[in-house]
Amino acid sequence: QTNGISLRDKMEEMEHIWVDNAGINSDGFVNAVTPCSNYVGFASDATDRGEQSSAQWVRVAFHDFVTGNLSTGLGGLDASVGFEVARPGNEGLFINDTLQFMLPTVTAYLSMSDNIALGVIASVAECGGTSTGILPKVGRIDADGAASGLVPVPATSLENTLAQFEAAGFDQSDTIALTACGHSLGRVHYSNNPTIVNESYVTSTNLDGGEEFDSTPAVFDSTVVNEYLNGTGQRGGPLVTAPLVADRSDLRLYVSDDNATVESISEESAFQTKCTNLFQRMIDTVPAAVTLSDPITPMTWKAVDLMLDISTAGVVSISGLIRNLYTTTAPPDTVSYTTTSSGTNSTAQTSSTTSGNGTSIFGSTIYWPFNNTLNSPGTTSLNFETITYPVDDTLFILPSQSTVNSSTNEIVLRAAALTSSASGTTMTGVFYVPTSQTGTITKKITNTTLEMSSYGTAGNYTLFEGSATVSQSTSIVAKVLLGGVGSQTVKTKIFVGGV
Ligand code: HEM
Repeated sequence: QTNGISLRDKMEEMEHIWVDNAGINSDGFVNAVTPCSNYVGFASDATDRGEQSSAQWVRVAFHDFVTGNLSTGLGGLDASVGFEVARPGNEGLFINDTLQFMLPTVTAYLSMSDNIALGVIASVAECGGTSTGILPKVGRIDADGAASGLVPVPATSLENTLAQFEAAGFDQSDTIALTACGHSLGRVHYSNNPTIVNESYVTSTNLDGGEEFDSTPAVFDSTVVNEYLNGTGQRGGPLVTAPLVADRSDLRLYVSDDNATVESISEESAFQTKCTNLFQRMIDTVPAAVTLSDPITPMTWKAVDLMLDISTAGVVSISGLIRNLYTTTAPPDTVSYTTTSSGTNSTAQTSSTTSGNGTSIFGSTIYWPFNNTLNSPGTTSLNFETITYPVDDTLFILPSQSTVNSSTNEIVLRAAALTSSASGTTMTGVFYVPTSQTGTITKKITNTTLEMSSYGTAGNYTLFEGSATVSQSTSIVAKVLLGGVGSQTVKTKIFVGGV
């Protein structure tokens, strides 16, 4: 953990955004690029612009990553691209469309740069490429400002282009292949590159005048390479065929090793293997200070929205939802679970019947609510199927007694702590709030701390309350600290009135 949030919580959040594609408990992230030709941008006349979110997302990741410098350890995938919108090469809608769409999923758990990385993975999966070959990881840290490196533009010389990629860790052959992989999707737009694309591409349903790189701009495949090698279809696209020789950057790259690299990826499976590998490397190129998590894979069983509560008599209970991700095996009507207290498992408890379903690239999801009292203090885990979650019943937030006022943005936070550890210490609440910053659409997570004061007792516990007005009421994570020791974190979305 680098920001007081557990690594497991971050990884499970990434898993959730990646796996819960539609239906209950979905943030709709992956659906934005479903189908691959979809556009979720914010420009007026959006559907007629000739834009494609999947292509934008892949290009944003590239422009973010390529300013990285391995020798200084700075840059790479760090969302610095948000500060670089006005630079040559960054014309058009793609950066701000992408960052704006991803803002709701930027939290203390998941940085904008983690979102950008997932955007590449989701795009490839929805555009017909691998859904299991490029693995999500978390832990990227967003930059505070623009990077010093440059983005190659069509007029950049071959030498300078190769030097820029080299600084980011990609050699000549990697550079050629990565560019062909990227240019399998999307278009060059007249609005951004009027010397490259003919104005005749601008029509009422293609307002930005997009000319595709290949005949299948919404399929991630080797068509771009084959049309280039065979002189068919789009013949490699506008950066091969541009009227001005200086604008033919893809052609210069492809011939720089006598087409050896493009020929090596002309066969579809070779293209997919190579691009999968290079995209993984691209999104995992991060500042030296960042440690990425292990790869995240879809979880068959998990719990979400876990929360503890306490009655006036001091009885502690645990509730939440259990999720099963399944393909063919029909899920059971209920799920049984236990809690562990002082090393001993409780008798098996039974969840309620299912409360909802969802769909996923990886199958179907189904959720069961559960709610039961705990042996407390002393309960240390929740267990079901093959999975265990840590439980801390000595210090915990009370989401069902905490409130969010989404019109005033005031959040009232209530928490409980064992009286034996609470006396003589102070409790502090922390809200991790996405906050606007100058120079980029990306929000920065800032901590609002609040003093908590005790307002009563319940059994073995002392109850605390505090409140703060924050700059927005969504995408907030909360925790409490008692004498320097932190509670488990929760999303304020599960508070009363939370959104
Ligand atoms: C020498 C290197 C490169 C140059 C000079 C270059 C240049 C360009 C240009 C001029 C466009 C058209 C933008 C517009 O008019 O909207 C474009 C589009 C695109 N590029 Fe590149 N590119 C390079 C490498 C890459 C790489 C390595 C990737 C990804 C790994 C990539 C991904 C894309 C994508 C997906 C689009 C389509 C965007 C859309 O449809 O909105 N490019 N590129």
